[in-house]
Amino acid sequence: MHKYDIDGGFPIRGKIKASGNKNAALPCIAAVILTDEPVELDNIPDIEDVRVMVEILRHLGCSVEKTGNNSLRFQMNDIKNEVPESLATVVRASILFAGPLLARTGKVILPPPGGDVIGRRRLDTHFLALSALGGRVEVDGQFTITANKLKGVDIFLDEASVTATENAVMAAVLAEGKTVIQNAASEPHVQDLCRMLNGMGADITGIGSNILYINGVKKLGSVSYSIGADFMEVGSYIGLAAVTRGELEITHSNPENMRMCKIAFGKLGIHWNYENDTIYVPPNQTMRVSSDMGGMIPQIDDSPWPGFPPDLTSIITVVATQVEGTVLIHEKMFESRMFFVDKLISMGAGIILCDPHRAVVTGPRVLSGSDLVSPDVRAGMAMVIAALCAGGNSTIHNVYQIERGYESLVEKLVSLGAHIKRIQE
Ligand SMILES: CC(=O)N[C@H]1[C@@H](OP(=O)(O)OP(=O)(O)OC[C@H]2O[C@@H](n3ccc(=O)[nH]c3=O)[C@H](O)[C@@H]2O)O[C@H](CO)[C@@H](O)[C@@H]1O
Ligand SMILES: C=C(OP(=O)(O)O)C(=O)O
Repeated sequence: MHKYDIDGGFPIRGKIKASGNKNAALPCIAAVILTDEPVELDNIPDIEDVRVMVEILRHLGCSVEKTGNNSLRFQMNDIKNEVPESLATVVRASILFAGPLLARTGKVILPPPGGDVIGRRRLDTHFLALSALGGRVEVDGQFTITANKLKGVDIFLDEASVTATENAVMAAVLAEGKTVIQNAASEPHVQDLCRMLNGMGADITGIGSNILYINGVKKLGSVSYSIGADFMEVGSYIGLAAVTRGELEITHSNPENMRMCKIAFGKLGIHWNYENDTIYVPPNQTMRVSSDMGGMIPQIDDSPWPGFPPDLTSIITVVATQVEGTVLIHEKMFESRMFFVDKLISMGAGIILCDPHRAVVTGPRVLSGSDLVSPDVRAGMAMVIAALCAGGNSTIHNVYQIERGYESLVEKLVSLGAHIKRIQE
């Protein structure tokens, strides 16, 4: 176990490269199951969740070779269909082995997944989709899903679930006939998965929209695919630069995925420019809330893509504590993500948690260093941001629940002038 020791109050300055998107790497790793030919994935972040998913793949009969810092080469051999509980329960993404294993072997035995404890994390939509394609789901502490043959069908998801869409796509690409997935999620990571699968010979259209059309094929082949930037990481560093009054360049950042973030951060007076794949965050921004028409208090609320990403809600909440004015932060998608704000309040933040979903934030408030424990990936990163803009010293424990989702976090922060050390607990 490690902790961070942080001295706040220093502006971050410099240039970093955005890492590959955690939530694209995870489904793309699961998709390796769908072929017995070699697969190469590039721009894969070296984070704990990726390591766990690779370990599960190895248990399922895949040889995995590290061909570069962020490149992996996969070769499925004698496929197995039972996911080890010790690994499955560590990551949310273990659920993503359901679709591909069902498609390849007709059976999958899968313990319940882990992941951030930010709400119930329902799985009903996954089973709605896999049942529609011909799967039979038995739940007895673990999930046993079987199918004689998967057949294409018109599926209407009860919610635009990211991983349920990904499972449905991975099952449908080898199903017999045509599948239509309506009310599909369309996040950049869903798009990355679909493009990787098409590179393997799948036939998916409607990518980036909420209706996916899939013509099943008999077999998928090899592919070499590079995933996009992690827009959660990019948004986190933009927020950090703003609240420390620093300036930042982020290369390989896929700025086109930041359009709703630009609107949301813009409501707080935080702006950036970009040229090609590099984002430039200027220093000393006048961070002031832009009222809605008539001087009304604005809100920043998350929703399925292309809405504001829920994984940046914790980040923009801590950023709002440093902005002049009042804003409502509305976390519509998760039941218990927002409870971490009590830690920010203890540091001096001007926040009222109205209910589990809504926090009114007024600023700017000077934060004081504190002793903190990271409850989940994004709240943990929000605590890092709070500590780096606070006066004095802070300690953050349980940093595993940050490094799950942020590659080389301490190295990147130190390179930007942050005073942070990673210490054995
Ligand atoms: C490994 C991975 O990829 N994890 C991501 C994935 O989790 P995951 O796929 O588990 O999240 P889902 O998209 O299924 O749902 C997220 C939450 O939003 C709710 N919901 C979802 C869709 C909708 O139309 N209405 C609605 O209320 C769900 O009930 C749930 O509470 O997507 C989430 C939402 O982007 C992200 O926070 C997670 O980081
Ligand atoms: C919620 C997240 O991850 P997971 O779904 O893997 O728990 C996240 O990346 O913010």
